[in-house]
Amino acid sequence: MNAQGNTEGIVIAIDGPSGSGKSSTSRGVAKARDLRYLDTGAMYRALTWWMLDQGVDVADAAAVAAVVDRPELTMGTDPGAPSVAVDGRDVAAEIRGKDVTGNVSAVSAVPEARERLVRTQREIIAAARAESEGIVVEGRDITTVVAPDAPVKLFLTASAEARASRRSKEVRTSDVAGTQADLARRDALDSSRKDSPLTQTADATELDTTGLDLDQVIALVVGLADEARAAVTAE
Ligand SMILES: Nc1ncnc2c1ncn2[C@@H]1O[C@H](COP(=O)(O)OP(=O)(O)O)[C@@H](O)[C@H]1O
Ligand SMILES: Nc1ccn([C@H]2C[C@H](O)[C@@H](COP(=O)(O)OP(=O)(O)O)O2)c(=O)n1
Repeated sequence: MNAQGNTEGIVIAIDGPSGSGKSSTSRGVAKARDLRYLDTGAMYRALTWWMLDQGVDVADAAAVAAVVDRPELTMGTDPGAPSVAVDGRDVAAEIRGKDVTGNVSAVSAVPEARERLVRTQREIIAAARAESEGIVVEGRDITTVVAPDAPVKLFLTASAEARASRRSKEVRTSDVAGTQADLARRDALDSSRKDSPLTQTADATELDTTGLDLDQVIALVVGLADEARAAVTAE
């Protein structure tokens, strides 16, 4: 039982394309409501980092599938200081590098890689629900595969221009057109893979963040979370 006396914490599931604001919104909501936070993209990135570090040919799906269970991933779910470690090594910086970003879509298209990570994600969610007020989970298949029964399901969007401009500021490049092309390439791969592609379903609330600043988006999602929690408590 958690501190509010609820037997299980809430799950807030957030999907959307690159740069739509999933990570920053999720962290802001989790901080505002004392929830845990899970960045599933960081898990696909960490697995990709390990494959590259081991010299696995990530273009060879069978080679990736054969070793998916080997690395141990440890995800820290504090929204103020999320962490990611592979076999005990902190890889938070390495997983944001160009090599990982360029290869993560290939690894995340391998069904065995997804099975392994979805299993780990569900374990983290179950532990968070048992021990805390709940968890905000973000990625590409959270509303559809990982936590389809979550009481709050959101699909974040923003125009391609807004997403490229935000990401360019984040990585401090003036090449907005190049960044937009990179995002478009990854979105196309993530949306077209056979297994669990990024999909917007009718039961997820779409939130277009193009004209909204981060605080406005966080406030909207906190409102939805509060409504859902009130409904759960009233049951
Ligand atoms: N509503 C918003 N308005 C302006 N900038 C935003 C907004 N949401 C996110 N950002 C910024 O855009 C960048 C990408 O956001 P991020 O949360 O990493 O997106 P995602 O996790 O979907 O890839 C970050 O620098 C973040 O601060
Ligand atoms: N649940 C998820 C989360 C991420 N992925 C894949 C698809 C993405 O291109 C990569 C990296 O995800 P991440 O959320 O870090 O991507 P961003 O660059 O922040 O948009 O992982 C996935 O297939 N399923």
